[in-house]
Amino acid sequence: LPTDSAALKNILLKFKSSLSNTAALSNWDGKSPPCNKEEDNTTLNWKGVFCSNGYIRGIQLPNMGLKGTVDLTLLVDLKEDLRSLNFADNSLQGPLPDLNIFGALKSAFLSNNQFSGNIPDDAFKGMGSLKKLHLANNTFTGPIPKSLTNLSNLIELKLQDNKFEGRIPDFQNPKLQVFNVSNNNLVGTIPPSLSKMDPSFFTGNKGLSQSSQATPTPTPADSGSNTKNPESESKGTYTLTIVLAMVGSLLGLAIIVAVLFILCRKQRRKTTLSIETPLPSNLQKKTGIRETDRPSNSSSEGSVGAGGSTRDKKAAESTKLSFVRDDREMFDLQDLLKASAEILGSGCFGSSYKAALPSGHMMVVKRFKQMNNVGREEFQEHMRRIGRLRHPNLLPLVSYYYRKEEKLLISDFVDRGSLAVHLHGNQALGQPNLEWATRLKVIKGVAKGLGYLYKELPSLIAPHGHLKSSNVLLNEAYEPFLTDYGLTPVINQESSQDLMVAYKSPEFLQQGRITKKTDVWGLGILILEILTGKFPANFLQQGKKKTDVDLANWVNSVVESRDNNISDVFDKDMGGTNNSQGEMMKLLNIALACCEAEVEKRLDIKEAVEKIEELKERDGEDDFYSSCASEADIKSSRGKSDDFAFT
Ligand SMILES: Nc1ncnc2c1ncn2[C@@H]1O[C@H](COP(=O)(O)OP(=O)(O)OP(=O)(O)O)[C@@H](O)[C@H]1O
Repeated sequence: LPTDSAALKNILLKFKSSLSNTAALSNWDGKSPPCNKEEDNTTLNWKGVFCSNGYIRGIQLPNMGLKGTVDLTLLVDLKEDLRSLNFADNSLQGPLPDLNIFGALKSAFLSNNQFSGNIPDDAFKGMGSLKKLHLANNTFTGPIPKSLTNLSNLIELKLQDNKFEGRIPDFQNPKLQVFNVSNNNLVGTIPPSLSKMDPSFFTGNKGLSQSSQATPTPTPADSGSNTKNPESESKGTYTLTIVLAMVGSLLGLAIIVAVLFILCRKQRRKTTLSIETPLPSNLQKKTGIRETDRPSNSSSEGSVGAGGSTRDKKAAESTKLSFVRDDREMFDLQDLLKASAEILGSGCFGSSYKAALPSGHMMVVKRFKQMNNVGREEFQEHMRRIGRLRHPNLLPLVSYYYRKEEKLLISDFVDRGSLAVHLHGNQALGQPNLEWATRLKVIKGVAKGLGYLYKELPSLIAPHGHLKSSNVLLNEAYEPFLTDYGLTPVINQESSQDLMVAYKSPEFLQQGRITKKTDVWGLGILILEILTGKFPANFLQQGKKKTDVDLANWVNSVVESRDNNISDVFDKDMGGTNNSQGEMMKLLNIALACCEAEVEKRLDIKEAVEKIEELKERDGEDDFYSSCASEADIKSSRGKSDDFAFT
């Protein structure tokens, strides 16, 4: 039980060196102690290492690009201390690490990696404290280990998107609420003990069928018909008396239960009404979204494994939200529909609503109208892919709702709303304008988020596809979050060409092409919008109409004209000192290089991001005219993406 910081350091450094691609753990360098000794509060000296009172309680390394195998035996000395392990969203390989070394572990998150192989039946033996186990989206094979079935504290078990085979063992865990084994190779029937689980937890297992009903309790009528054997007949009168007595008691009990049930429902309706009355505008009323199709409507889709008639099952499934993240508060569609809601705005694809969950957390529900480009399976797969993305400048997708005729994407509400409102609406509202430093911070965040999308979604030609100022949201600290990204594969083709920003790029308008540099063009336009404070008018136009009043054209015309002063293009409201004007000019130059109409001459994403990252956030000592280019420089450098006047 090492509270000695030298020992802790050694343990962690050994563990780090057993992994590969550990750039994210650069502050695990042994310079500072991993835990502050005898500190009351949780400390986080080393990235992802959570300490309490000098003991390591959690190692949480999600989405850190880690590779290699995980040798938990190197952490054996922490076996009594560790309460949580999180290695989710990395590229870790090999068999399931030896989790059962840590008897006091409460949560283990290993989803979204490349762990593989069979898991021994006793892999979770002795882990009575375990509450949450997430192994989703790996390539585990073989049977579901039996040692999971008697973990009395287990609440969440996520094994979906693996290759588990065989039958589902009988889970008797009293606290189990989430048991997701969808998309595996399981066979047989769903054990009765799990038949109350959300049916979507079992989908995608070809050989799995609905729960075999528990052996039905014999009814009095059954008992009567069974009394045909001679032995029973001899006891006939006695049995009949007992049966009648039982029927009597059961009837009595049933009447009491029915009365209680009716009373309870009345009470609940009263409470619900009294809560809802002051909030007449709930999401359902605002949108008319229905929880499910009525049985007469046969258009709900999909099949599920458990309980009830096929129609019931389909209806049940169509009321479910699908969560793409493990780390979020779960809620139902019903919670959202009942929530008081306000419309945030309507865009090309539908409207967005802000809705308050019962917990008070604000969510945004975006209702998409043109999202039928792919079928259910492909849609779900794509949403899962988007759900795996993790970046400080991406607004995470939390969950989605899929029905053939209704698609909702649900994410967090971001406090300060969209960049578009701050650039174009604040003046009208009498609010202060965004100053230069904030604008630069926003651009840097957007560029980083976009760079990440290119890395993580290489199969998409336009990984964002809809980059514009209303799809950049700002939090309290004006940190930007990209939203509506990665949707090109699921948006109907005709609509995307009409409505999405990517399809308004010069290469699409002129040659009907989308290229890997299309999002770069979107970034360039966004930067010009931020620098000039002018709205790019062509986004509003539908279809392939070519417009000359394009923002890039206007900036170009100012830059190229001898009669104009370049500084006229900048939004006067963003302020900034002479020193910052140097960075503004550099940024203008970068934006114009991103807006090259000729794709070949345009910057690629890597170059664009690198150049943006080099910009100085604080005013340096540089003087605008001494260290930065003159207007003549910027004019002469136009069109040469690799020739930067200021870099
Ligand atoms: N999560 C969110 N938090 C805060 N505001 C949001 C959120 N999502 C969207 N908004 C804002 O709600 C408004 C409507 O957004 P919506 O996405 O429906 O349309 P849009 O972005 O204007 O157009 P499009 O449909 O083409 O994306 C916009 O001002 C948008 O910035």
